[in-house]
Amino acid sequence: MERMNDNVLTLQMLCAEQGMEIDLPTLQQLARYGDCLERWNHKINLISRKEDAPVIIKHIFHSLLITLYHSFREGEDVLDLGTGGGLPGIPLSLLFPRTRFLLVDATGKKIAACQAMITELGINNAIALHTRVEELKGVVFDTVLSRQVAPLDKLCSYSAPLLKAGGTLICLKGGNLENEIAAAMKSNKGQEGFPSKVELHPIHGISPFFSEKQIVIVHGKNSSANND
Ligand SMILES: C[S@@+](CC[C@H](N)C(=O)[O-])C[C@H]1O[C@@H](n2cnc3c(N)ncnc32)[C@H](O)[C@@H]1O
Repeated sequence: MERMNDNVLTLQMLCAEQGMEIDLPTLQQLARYGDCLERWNHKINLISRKEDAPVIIKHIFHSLLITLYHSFREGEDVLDLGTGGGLPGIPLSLLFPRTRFLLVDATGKKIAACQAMITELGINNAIALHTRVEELKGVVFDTVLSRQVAPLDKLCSYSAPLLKAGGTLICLKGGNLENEIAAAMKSNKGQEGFPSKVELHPIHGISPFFSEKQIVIVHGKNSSANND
């Protein structure tokens, strides 16, 4: 219980520093998710087992940073591609209960754990589905999210047919992305102009645990971002 309260306070402080005001029940739910994730991680490999940083910061606060660059609307359809144990989809679904989240992963046991956590936390705006993203058909999304899944050119080719006109792909990535961005721009030229613009937002100044981490926002040719 004490650790849970510490996690709530840590998250509240870090979020407030970024101008993110989150109410207490939501902070408590986010901390509960952190507990679930650690519990499941003893059974199956969902997140790194290196104890180099608290889960509440390294995984949950990290996921929430997407909200600095994208506000999730009521009724928006969001795909979390390669969600693993629910990152970034579960933290964001807790913050935006009126946005719909589909969380997919190719690994059956991970997605089973993810759905078990969604059920345990009583989340009713997120569903976990066992599938490879390439096999998703007949659905489109306003936004595709991805954290630590694949090189950018792959993520762009997976997302292009799944995004509505004007939709965006938002990735949490690490390392030097120059070559990945060049490859994505080159290899996806034929795919109806996706990507046509890539924005990079470094987040290393926010926490020492995020060195080399960036938020990458990929727009297609119909995006309003192209009018800047
Ligand atoms: C390194 S894990 C990251 C999981 C999670 N996003 C996170 O941040 O903890 C990458 C995940 O992507 C999934 N994945 C990779 N390629 C995929 C694909 N084509 N379709 C669905 N899931 C995929 C893998 O099964 C794996 O669970």
